[in-house]
Parts: sequence; C-alpha cells; structure tokens
Amino acid sequence: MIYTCTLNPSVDYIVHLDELHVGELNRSVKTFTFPGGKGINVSRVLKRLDVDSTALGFVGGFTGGFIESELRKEGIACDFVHVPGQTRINVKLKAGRETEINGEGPMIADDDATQLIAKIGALSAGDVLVLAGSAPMSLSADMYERLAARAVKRRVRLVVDTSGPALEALLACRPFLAKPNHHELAELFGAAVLTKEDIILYGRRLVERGVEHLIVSMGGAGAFYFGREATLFAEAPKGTVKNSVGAGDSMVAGFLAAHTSGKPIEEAFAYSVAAGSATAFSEDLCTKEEVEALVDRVRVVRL
Ligand SMILES: Nc1ncnc2c1ncn2[C@@H]1O[C@H](COP(=O)(O)OP(=O)(O)OP(=O)(O)O)[C@@H](O)[C@H]1O
Ligand SMILES: O=P(O)(O)OC[C@@]1(O)O[C@H](CO)[C@@H](O)[C@@H]1O
Repeated sequence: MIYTCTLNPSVDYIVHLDELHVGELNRSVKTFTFPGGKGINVSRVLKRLDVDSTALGFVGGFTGGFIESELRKEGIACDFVHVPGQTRINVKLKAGRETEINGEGPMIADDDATQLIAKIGALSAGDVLVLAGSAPMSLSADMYERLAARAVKRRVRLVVDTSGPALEALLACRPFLAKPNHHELAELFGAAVLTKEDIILYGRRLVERGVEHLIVSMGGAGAFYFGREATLFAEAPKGTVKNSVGAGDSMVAGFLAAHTSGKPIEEAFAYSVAAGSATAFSEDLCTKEEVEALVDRVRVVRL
C-alpha cells in the first residue's frame, strides 16, 4: 500500500488575473479551489493513474474539512490527524508569471504529532511512504526524521520530496525515491546555481550515498534520473503552461505508478516527466489521458 504524508496540507486558491497591480484593487478573471499540499497532490494523481493510496497528515477547521471531503469524493482513503487550528490557504496568482503565497499552517500539539507517529508505526514491510512538503512552524524540526525512523524500522520504503535540512536528513535514510528540483539540489550542496555537469556529479553522489532512485526536476528544462544502473535525461515536452503547481508531485506519482506496474526504468522516468508536464499544461492536476497523450513525446537519453 502507498501512504502519502502531508504535514502541512493546503487549500490551493488559484487566482487568474490579466495583470497584477500591487497596492491596488485587482479583479480576478477566473479562480479555482483545489485540495493541496505535496503528499495530497501525489495521492490525487496516483488515483487518476489507477493507483490507490491513503492520505495521512494533519488537517483542521473548515479548510481541512474541504480537503477531506474532496479527497473522499475522488475515492482517496484519508487517515488524517484532526487538529484544533485551521489548515492553511495557499494563494497562487497567475498573472503571466506565477506568484505564490503559502500560509504557515496550524499549531500542532505534541499529542497530535504522537498520533501521526503512531500511524506510521503501524505500516507494514513493503509499504511505500511519501513524505512531501514543508512542515508547519510549530512542529519540532526533527519531525520528518522521527517519522522516517519509524518507517525504516518497519521496512517501509521512503519517498522524499521536501527541501532544506529535512531533505538532507531524509536522504540519509536511504530512500527508495527522492525528487528534489535543481534549486533544492543546489541548496543541499551549498551552491547558488548548478550547471548540468554539476547536477550529474551531485546526482550520482546521492545515489552513492544510498538513494535508490533520484529524479532532479528542472521545470520546463526537463529532468535527470539517477539510479545504480542508469543516468538518464529527458527534455520536457513543449506546451502552454496553465498551472504548474503540483508538477513535481505529479512526477513522483507518475514514477511510482509506472514503477509499481513493473515498467522498465526508462519508461517509468518518461511517464514521470509526462505526468509533470501534463499537470503544467492543465488547470488542475493531470489526468491519465493527458499523461498518456504526452508520454510518446518524451525522449529519454541514456548518459
Ligand atoms: N514549463 C513547463 N513546460 C513543460 N513541462 C514542465 C514545465 N514546468 C514543469 N514541467 C514538468 O514538470 C516537472 C516538474 O517541474 P518542476 O521542476 O517545476 O517541479 P517542482 O519544482 O517540484 O514543482 P512543484 O513544487 O510546483 O510541484 C518537470 O520536470 C517537467 O516535466
Ligand atoms: O509550503 P510547501 O509545503 O512547501 O508547499 C505547498 C504547495 O505549494 O506545494 C504544492 C505543490 O507542489 C501545492 O499544492 C501547495 O500549495
């Protein structure tokens, strides 16, 4: 079974504007409201790709209620810890360029954190646990490490999509899959920007350090895959970007779905890139039809 864990879910409020005038009244052209947060996005895309998962994490208030009811409507199992505060609303402004304002998230009490850790402690060997997104400020900095330690003890395979010190700590747990973007990889190695040669060097280094499958995404410039048997590169297909929120999460879901169904690594990687791009080219997250319409346009090169 696949479990996704979103410590800080969000209601994503997508606001399209012709132009953004800072300091003035702006009127939107169209708006969308989606359940969000990285792990939740992974669960939603997995479902669209016919793979079941259970969504874990913390939810609270009317926003948390919205997330749970939307997920259940989509047929996604939820096993959240309910907290007294309110799940955040993240505002994504689309006015030519994309501007994001992500909220800080509710207070998480120690008892609530303990409940989530207990849920991870009940997973079984062979399960997959996706740890994705930021943690609310109120959680202790080592929350991800504590969850990962529980999971590793149960021989659960870890999938990691976070950033900063949490990413660094989780990489040490020899994850099954990690998907930093190139900025997160640069931060990890204390660099400002990375050339493609740097990405290859650092990517291979992370595999040597025990990451089984590593995908480094680069937005519209495509992605690298690193594993023990192969280093691959794929350009992203060209298209009109409507909303790239969740593109990285869709890559994680695409790779997991293809890998779970036994596809060889090149195909799983191509499927992952197609899922990321299909999400970038649609208002909400990608559908299976959109991914499959794109996958033949993804050319994977072995390096
Ligand atoms: N402009 C684009 N054109 C085509 N494909 C795109 C574009 N932006 C993103 N993608 C696809 O999505 C994948 C992931 O994008 P990106 O590197 O932006 O992920 P991310 O930073 O983790 O995003 P997020 O945090 O919003 O989920 C890329 O590898 C690519 O396949
Ligand atoms: O604040 P975090 O947890 O880093 O990111 C949260 C978020 O921006 O990531 C998802 C896209 O990847 C969105 O659904 C959500 O709003």
